[in-house]
Amino acid sequence: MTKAAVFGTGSWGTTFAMLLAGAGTETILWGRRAEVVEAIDRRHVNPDYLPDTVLPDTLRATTDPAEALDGADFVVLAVPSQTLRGNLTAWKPHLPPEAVLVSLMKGIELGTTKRMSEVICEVAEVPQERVAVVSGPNLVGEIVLGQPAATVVACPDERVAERLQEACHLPWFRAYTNPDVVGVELGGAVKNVIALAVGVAAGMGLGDNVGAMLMTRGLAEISRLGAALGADPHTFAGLAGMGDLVATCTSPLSRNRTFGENLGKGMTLEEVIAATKQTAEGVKSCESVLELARKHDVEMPITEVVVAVVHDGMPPGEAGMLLMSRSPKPERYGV
Ligand SMILES: NC(=O)C1=CN([C@@H]2O[C@H](COP(=O)(O)OP(=O)(O)OC[C@H]3O[C@@H](n4cnc5c(N)ncnc54)[C@H](O)[C@@H]3O)[C@@H](O)[C@H]2O)C=CC1
Ligand SMILES: O=C(CO)COP(=O)(O)O
Repeated sequence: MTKAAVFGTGSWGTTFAMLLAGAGTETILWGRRAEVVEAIDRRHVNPDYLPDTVLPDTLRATTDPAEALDGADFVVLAVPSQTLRGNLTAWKPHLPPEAVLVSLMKGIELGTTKRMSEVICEVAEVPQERVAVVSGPNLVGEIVLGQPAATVVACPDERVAERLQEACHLPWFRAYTNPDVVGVELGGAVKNVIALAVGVAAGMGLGDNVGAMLMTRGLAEISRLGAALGADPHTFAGLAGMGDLVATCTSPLSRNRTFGENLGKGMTLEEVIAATKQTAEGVKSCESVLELARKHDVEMPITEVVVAVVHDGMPPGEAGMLLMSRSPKPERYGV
């Protein structure tokens, strides 16, 4: 029987573990906090993140990384992106030599501008063929209700992608494979930044034309960065590109959109951070995405104003003026 160890008992780690267990994969969760782990293991509930969801009886949990990793075929990583390097360094001595490492994370590392799969390869010292990425329009609040959804499993080794696809595929959760890890990861990380922008606009009371403009021009930014980094342009028209962009930018369930909306309504950054209980990856990753874009000489004007609003205190109205007063261009400028 295929065995998976899922690291991170937050909303997506717990939900993806449920999907794996539901698909017949023997699954164990690792968490930091004993009380959460105990509640999952004994009472089949995650009181902090999914209090209304009954978890499968077969889903186990532990605080011991060695126990979680013992015999694991898949090691699924679902901690906040900026904590991955430190955590994985600690877990590395226990990693089974043949295990496939799977990233569920949608961020870019601050300081290094590395994608999560790059951090995994570097820290765990494994080749790209042993690292997979799962990304798509996968809002947890809908998946835990059993509503239909689809995702993308990306890995350069097609057989590894197919094994992981099989390990999480359910009648109501479709997993598609794609060899383009770069595109799938960029789609997931940058859509969070665009969702912050769409949220700010919504919070300011602006309408659907503005939302559509930001999403579409945001997709142009993602595609330009992807082209510079060697991604397959088709990926951005798929679930991990446009699909996740639309879901995150339009859903009230999105933490990134909600974060932006609160800023747009006039809350201070400190107030918004205090009101945000879960990980909104775009808040930190907007800076690393912008740095990555600058390294590759890619223009990302929406990302620039998101960084200015979220980190440098630029008023949202001024950010909007800056975007609207850019010089007129052909639509496919810079692509
Ligand atoms: N929630 C969602 O709808 C989806 C989330 N994702 C991505 O999955 C990743 C994880 O997000 P969520 O589970 O939603 O976040 P979350 O905020 O719900 O949970 C984060 C988990 O990480 C733990 N954690 C926090 N700091 C830590 C540290 N320093 N070391 C170890 N563990 C730590 C928390 O205790 C919690 O268990 C993110 O990159 C997110 O973008 C992807 C798809 C869907
Ligand atoms: O990635 C997600 C949906 O696919 C979740 O988005 P948020 O992190 O903004 O909630």
